[in-house]
Amino acid sequence: MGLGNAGLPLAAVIADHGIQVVGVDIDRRRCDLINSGKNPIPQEVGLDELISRYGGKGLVATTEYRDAVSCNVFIVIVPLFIDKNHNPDFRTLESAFRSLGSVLKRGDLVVLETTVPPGTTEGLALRWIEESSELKLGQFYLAHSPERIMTGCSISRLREFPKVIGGVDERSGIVAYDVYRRFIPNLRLVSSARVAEMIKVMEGCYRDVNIALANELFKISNELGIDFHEAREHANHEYCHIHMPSTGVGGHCIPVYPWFLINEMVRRERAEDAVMLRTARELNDGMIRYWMDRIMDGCMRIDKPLVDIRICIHGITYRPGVRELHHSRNLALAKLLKSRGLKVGAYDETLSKEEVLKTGLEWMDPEDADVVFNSFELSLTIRHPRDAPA
Ligand SMILES: NC(=O)c1ccc[n+]([C@@H]2O[C@H](COP(=O)([O-])OP(=O)(O)OC[C@H]3O[C@@H](n4cnc5c(N)ncnc54)[C@H](O)[C@@H]3O)[C@@H](O)[C@H]2O)c1
Ligand SMILES: CC(=O)N[C@@H]1[C@@H](OP(=O)(O)OP(=O)(O)OC[C@H]2O[C@@H](n3ccc(=O)[nH]c3=O)[C@H](O)[C@@H]2O)O[C@H](CO)[C@@H](O)[C@@H]1O
Repeated sequence: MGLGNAGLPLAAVIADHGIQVVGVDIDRRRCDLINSGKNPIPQEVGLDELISRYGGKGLVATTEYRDAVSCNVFIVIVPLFIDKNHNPDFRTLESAFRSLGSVLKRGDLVVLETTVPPGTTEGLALRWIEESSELKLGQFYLAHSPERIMTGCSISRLREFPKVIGGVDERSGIVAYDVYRRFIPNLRLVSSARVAEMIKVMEGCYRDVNIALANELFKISNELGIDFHEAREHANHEYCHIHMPSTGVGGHCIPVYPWFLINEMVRRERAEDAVMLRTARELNDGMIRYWMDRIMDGCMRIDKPLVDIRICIHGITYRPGVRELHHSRNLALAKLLKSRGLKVGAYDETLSKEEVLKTGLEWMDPEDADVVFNSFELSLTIRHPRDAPA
């Protein structure tokens, strides 16, 4: 259920293990493409080959849940959106679970792969299935196995990276483990669905907090006149891994997952027990103000009125090489500068001029700019500064 960036590679890998797959997705165009052997995610290495081999054959895509009625295993990987207060909007998940409940039979297994707040599978998912299927847990099995892919290398991740699975009860865990073992080579059974959910959320929190630490150490190093990268290189060893500084943390995943825990602790009136997670979130999101100040400092070195200086943000996707703008802090930085009345444009190797214009920013060739901020290298180029040596 869900043939998106995460669901389609998984479906293709399962088909590649000789298992017949029915993929349900509400997007008819996507289903048609897949059934004609065309890969809707060409940037996913190795997927072209699998879709051309199995699309419409070992992997049949459909918009109708009833076409999956003969299946015994149902894997749900539809998105979980977050509202402006960082609370999950469960409507898509609920709709998918209620639809699959209507085709579920005794003995079937359901596995949720979407990253969710710990407790969701045994709570909401179980309730939605029981209400829509009229079956009770025990007559079907339910587990959680978080998707741990990384856009661009999902196929190799599914084949190599450790994957975890946990049931809402012991039997569900064992049944799910036995099924997943057939197509996931590096699989570990954990004690519950709740633990499996926490593993994925924890991973996101770890990265967010560590990136915040790197960002803070970077700012302090700059203030002290120390080369951060040289210090980092020698600080890192088996027990120390300082991450890379940035304009902040973007994408669908890492900026979202800490909020699952922060908000839960607020609900429990224990906000003080999630203070590091909140600080990391705020620090990372606040990095665009730090970079705005650095860019403004650069502008001050040019002999032109501030409003006439052409500033180019080189790299606006959320991470290098990925054509995705979701929660991109690089894009947010460009928009922040623009909101201050500055002449800001953007350039990105992975985006066409039209795609840049769609973001609401001017397209600007870095060669035509007075100030270029490379947001992936964190380098600032100032053309013709007044303090340049003659
Ligand atoms: N993409 C990643 O890198 C990644 C990595 C790890 C985890 N995940 C998890 O996977 C989830 C899904 O992410 P994605 O990147 O695949 O999203 P996506 O937007 O690429 O794809 C979601 C798909 O679900 C379909 N869909 C929506 N509602 C549906 C319904 N009721 N029934 C059937 N299909 C439906 C959409 O049409 C779409 O094709 C995320 O919320 C996240 O928890 C994603
Ligand atoms: C490494 C990995 O397996 N990650 C995955 C991640 O994928 P992702 O696409 O979100 O990419 P990341 O590389 O994690 O980057 C996120 C943001 O952090 C910035 N960043 C990164 C490293 C650093 O040292 N300093 C930084 O500042 C970077 O620029 C970008 O904006 O989420 C998926 C969904 O859950 C997971 O499968 C999985 O954890």
